[in-house]
Amino acid sequence: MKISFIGAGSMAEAIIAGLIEKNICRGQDIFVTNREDREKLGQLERRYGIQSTYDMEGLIKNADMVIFAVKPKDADSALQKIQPYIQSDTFFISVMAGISIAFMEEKLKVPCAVARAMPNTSASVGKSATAVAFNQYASVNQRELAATVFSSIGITAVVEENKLDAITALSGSGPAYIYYVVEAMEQSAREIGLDSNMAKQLILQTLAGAAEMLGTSDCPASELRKAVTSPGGTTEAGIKILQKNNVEDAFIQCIKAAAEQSKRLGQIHDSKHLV
Ligand SMILES: NC(=O)C1=CN([C@@H]2O[C@H](COP(=O)(O)OP(=O)(O)OC[C@H]3O[C@@H](n4cnc5c(N)ncnc54)[C@H](O)[C@@H]3O)[C@@H](O)[C@H]2O)C=CC1
Ligand SMILES: O=C(O)[C@@H]1CCC=N1
Repeated sequence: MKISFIGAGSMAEAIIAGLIEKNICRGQDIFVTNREDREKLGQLERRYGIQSTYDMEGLIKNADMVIFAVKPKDADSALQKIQPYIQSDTFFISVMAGISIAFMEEKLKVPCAVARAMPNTSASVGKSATAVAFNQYASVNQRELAATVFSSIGITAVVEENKLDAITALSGSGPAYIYYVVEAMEQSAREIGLDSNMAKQLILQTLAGAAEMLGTSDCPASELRKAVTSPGGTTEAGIKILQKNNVEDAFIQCIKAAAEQSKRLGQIHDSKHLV
């Protein structure tokens, strides 16, 4: 299977790393391009044994799947650049936040299989949570190909496109929320006099253990939390501060704001293409 990446940033690299790690593709069958950063392409070639090129025609025409991973603001110009090489058998998968399948179909002009996917950067360690929606031209084989690729870098769900703004907010952006909590835990560890390296190990194991408990226990998160929280104990003292500071509400607002932003990114592009 040959896979081409348009865009060579954080998300493209995370998927490439996962594909190579899981032996889904040989390095020689992965092609990547970016706007103009040759040094970055050289780094990716050395790191993963993949190929880089600025030959858009070869990149599109020789690929079983084209993964489009540029920022939403660059969608228009990058789509224009590749449009002349799109054929009816092209399989185009966007990982862009917010940008609708209808917008991409309009810009690609040629009726072809289009998917809108939302992975996350944990793809680089085979732990992405990916959701994907397909247009009407995606064949059974192409759907299976996408499932193979995304399942190799984590778990995959096929969804209706109208769920993708919410999923982008929840699991696309999700790793950043967890890193934010870890940053706060690391800072507090320093302030209460713990060695940074040791604190990092303790935090990591605590996260991994809690994730495994959530995945294997029959109890909901609220029950698992209760089991940690002894009346009059340390956890209760800590959680009281989170409650006083409305942290739960802040997280809910955070995810709602991210979902709104995903919608907004789509609307900006949709309104441009209606003009
Ligand atoms: N970073 C993340 O955690 C996630 C990002 N995404 C989506 O992935 C996409 C890429 O995000 P990142 O990798 O974080 O961005 P990034 O800024 O790290 O990478 C963007 C890449 O696109 C390239 N590019 C821009 N214009 C181009 C053009 N005209 N032709 C060819 N290449 C062009 C840039 O050179 C760069 O290599 C975004 O649309 C984002 O919404 C989706 C899920 C998670
Ligand atoms: O922040 C963003 O817009 C992208 C989409 C999901 C994660 N990162």
